[in-house]
Amino acid sequence: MSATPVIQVEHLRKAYGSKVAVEDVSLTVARGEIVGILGPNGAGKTTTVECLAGLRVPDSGRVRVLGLDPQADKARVKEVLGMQLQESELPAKLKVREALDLYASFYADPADPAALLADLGLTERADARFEQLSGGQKQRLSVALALVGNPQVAVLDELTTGLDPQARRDTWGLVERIRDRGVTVLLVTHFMEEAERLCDRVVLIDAGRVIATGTPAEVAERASGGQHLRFRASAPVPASVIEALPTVTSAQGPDPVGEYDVRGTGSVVQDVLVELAGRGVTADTVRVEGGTLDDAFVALTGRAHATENGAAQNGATKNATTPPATTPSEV
Ligand SMILES: Nc1ncnc2c1ncn2[C@@H]1O[C@H](COP(=O)(O)OP(=O)(O)OP(=O)(O)O)[C@@H](O)[C@H]1O
Repeated sequence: MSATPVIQVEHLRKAYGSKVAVEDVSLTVARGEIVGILGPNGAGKTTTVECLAGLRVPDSGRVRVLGLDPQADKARVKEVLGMQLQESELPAKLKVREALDLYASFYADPADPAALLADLGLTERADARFEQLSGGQKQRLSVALALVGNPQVAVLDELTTGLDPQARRDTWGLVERIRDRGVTVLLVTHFMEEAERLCDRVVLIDAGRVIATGTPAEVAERASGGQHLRFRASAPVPASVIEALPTVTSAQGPDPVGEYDVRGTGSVVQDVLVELAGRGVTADTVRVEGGTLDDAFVALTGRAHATENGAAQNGATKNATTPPATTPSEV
């Protein structure tokens, strides 16, 4: 990871009249990362990224993009930061190729529009007018326009809102390809699944404040109080032995069918299995459940979240836990 963050936000505050949109937001994004800003409607996500792009003037706090102040260095920030805005609309009759050529003309060293069209699967639609594009094609065009200046950092705001599940998955592949091109990505999203799938780290914002940061797995684990392990032991082991392990928070068992129920954090699964193995005991039918980012969102914000279909949902299904993340850097 590079020493100087690509994006730095320190104690950002921004109000619209008496409405405080961002109370106190701090975050960093390192080169090559995909970082997700998550939060309920009105949390202050868009305002935060608009301050980064120089579209809004912060009331207080410090915002830097590659060390540049978006207000003092507007032109240079425009060269290094590509912003895909929520619901970007273009003139209905403008053709895809014309839009890209127009945007390319704004930059000193633009990307090759034809290559970008090919990269985004839009070559066949190059002569289509904006009004003729599907929702997914419009989104891809908006991403192409954000990338045409060859930015070092791309800010993608609700990239997949309104897309059907297949188009959403296609778009995820696209975000990964953007990162593979060496572009650092800041992604604003409502979708937990999207963040879990794409983001190296997430920043959960609620009511203008950061309420949790970390890898998706870390945030999920912290909010849900850790992991839940169930197994049958090949021979009885006192629950107190398991409970004595530092990563175990509670252990119960064996029940009448020989099953144990253990809760813990971090490497709890491995620790329990190693302890059993050291006693010559095998754990059978091991099941591990971990909190998901969905759970974290509801637990931390007390609010429903958006599902893949765009509908609000209150409950949260426990899924099999993802492997521990390897980049536990904090913002
Ligand atoms: N131009 C504006 N004038 C007044 N209030 C605004 C303006 N823009 C945003 N707000 C308010 O500021 C708060 C934060 O808005 P913002 O768009 O930053 O949130 P968000 O997290 O991006 O929300 P969403 O997920 O709905 O896009 C909201 O209460 C919103 O109504």
